Amino acid sequence: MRLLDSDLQAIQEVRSSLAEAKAAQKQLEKLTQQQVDRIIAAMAAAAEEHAERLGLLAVEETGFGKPADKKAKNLFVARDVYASIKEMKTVGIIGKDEARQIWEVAQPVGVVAAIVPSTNPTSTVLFKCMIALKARNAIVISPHPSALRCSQETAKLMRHSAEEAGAPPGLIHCLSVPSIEACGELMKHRLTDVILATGGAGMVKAAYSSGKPAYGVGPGNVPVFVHRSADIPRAVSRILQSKTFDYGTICASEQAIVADQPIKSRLVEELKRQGAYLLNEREKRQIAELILRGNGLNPRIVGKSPQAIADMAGISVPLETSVLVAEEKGVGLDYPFSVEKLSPILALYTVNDCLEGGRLCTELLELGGLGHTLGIHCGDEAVIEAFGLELPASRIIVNAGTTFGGIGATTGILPSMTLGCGAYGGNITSDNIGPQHLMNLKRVAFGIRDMQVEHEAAERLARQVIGTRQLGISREEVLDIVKSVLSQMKLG
Ligand SMILES: CC(=O)SCCNC(=O)CCNC(=O)[C@H](O)C(C)(C)COP(=O)(O)OP(=O)(O)OC[C@H]1O[C@@H](n2cnc3c(N)ncnc32)[C@H](O)[C@@H]1OP(=O)(O)O
Ligand SMILES: NC(=O)C1=CN([C@@H]2O[C@H](COP(=O)(O)OP(=O)(O)OC[C@H]3O[C@@H](n4cnc5c(N)ncnc54)[C@H](O)[C@@H]3O)[C@@H](O)[C@H]2O)C=CC1
Repeated sequence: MRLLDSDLQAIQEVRSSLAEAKAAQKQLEKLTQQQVDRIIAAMAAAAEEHAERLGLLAVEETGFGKPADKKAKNLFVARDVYASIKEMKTVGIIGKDEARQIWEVAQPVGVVAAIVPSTNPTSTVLFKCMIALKARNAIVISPHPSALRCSQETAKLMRHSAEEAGAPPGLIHCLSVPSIEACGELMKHRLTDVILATGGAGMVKAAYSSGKPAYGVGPGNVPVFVHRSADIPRAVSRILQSKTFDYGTICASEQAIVADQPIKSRLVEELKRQGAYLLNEREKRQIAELILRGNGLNPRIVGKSPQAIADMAGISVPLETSVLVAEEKGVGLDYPFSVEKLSPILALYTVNDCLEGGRLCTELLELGGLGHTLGIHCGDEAVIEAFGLELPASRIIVNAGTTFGGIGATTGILPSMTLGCGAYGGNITSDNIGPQHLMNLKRVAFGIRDMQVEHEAAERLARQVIGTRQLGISREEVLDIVKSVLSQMKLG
């Protein structure tokens, strides 16, 4: 394979960024907790101040989503993520377990290689910079080519605010020439210590194949089961609010409603009443043709309004339409509504009971979101428990929108823009990622008990007894007697 000049230039940039980042990280490592916390506070404040501007840039450049919601995602990082990591100890001895006599010492991993999705190109950069530096790491970001400028601008803001607050220069880099080769070089280079990769399945595979420790977190295809015991108006309002947020670009947003038969017609009425548009068979076919491009998702519909998508398909929908809904029966690439759509389009399935519901949700997760997120609207705790125990999702969000629930904005889950899919999804963790994943814990462990070497002690005693030659019994019998005496002494 021959590389173009621009590729060589990109690879050179990766190497120089990593070298600078490595040197700066060595300096950062020497700062106190107070100094690190001051830097993170400054980064959060800058993120808050520029949330709107960066959100707008992201929409202008990628054409995905809504400015107000991109701003909200940036604010979520600046406020919620910041609040959750603010008090976290990440320097020196961060815990002393008196009972077990263990001290835990925080050790940064070094340089983080961060891969960022095109769907959250500013919020994920803010997020990864903050959690990397909080754990005293440097970071080199590989942006998506369609979000190059806004990701770069965000990284620049993070770098300036960190440096102004006392961070060593050169801790944060964002590549200016995105190329698959450069991204590969970044992931494999000896100066990279850990990969933090957020995106689709292909990229996650590339991250895990690099030979470096990697947190690769993959795509979602979130089903939401609405049980007969659910509060229907409330469930519908939560689902629609969640699904319309940023025109459906969050990986945890609902992709399919799985309705329990007895409440199906009430659910449909409520969906219509609250602004969803139910596609007829002809309209459904027209939209279906738009969803896939080859075997992948068509970027033209990603993060677009329902009206724009309807326009593309040559149909017209009311101005107030918030989501396009199509009744679907099958699951797989032959049924385009069943895939992750990253847009305000929902599939609607009907099942006879929760057993069938659980099976269908599993099929949908298996199609493209294994281990990611599942929603359930239900008033029956036994059903919730069964879904929690049996379904292959790392986050089971109950009576809340999955977009906000999954990222930890409306649930008690750790606020994060990077959601692990566990072994189900081929990921190393099912956690929401935070600074704790970007540091190693060293353990200083004191001796607290003597090793019991009963067998050896018994052998020794038995040998002594046999040595006196005054007993008419075998060596084995003597050994048993000694062992039993020793164990009784221990019990006493
Ligand atoms: C079938 C299903 O289940 S689909 C549901 C699962 N969902 C997914 O997997 C979503 C994954 N992501 C995507 O499909 C897409 O990124 C979308 C639809 C969100 C956006 O699509 P696009 O804007 O066209 O971006 P995409 O990532 O496909 O890349 C566009 C081009 O940039 C290239 N590119 C991607 N990353 C880089 C990079 N770091 N450096 C250089 N080039 C890159 C791609 O190779 C592609 O080139 P090509 O057009 O020559 O093939
Ligand atoms: N689990 C999670 O926390 C999240 C998952 N996602 C998922 O991400 C997807 C949307 O994001 P996209 O930008 O479309 O994903 P994508 O996988 O196309 O791109 C993600 C990043 O990887 C890079 N990349 C792509 N292919 C690569 C390869 N072969 N080698 C090296 N780098 C490569 C891209 O340039 C980009 O920076 C959705 O499927 C969504 O569910 C998005 C956000 C959060």
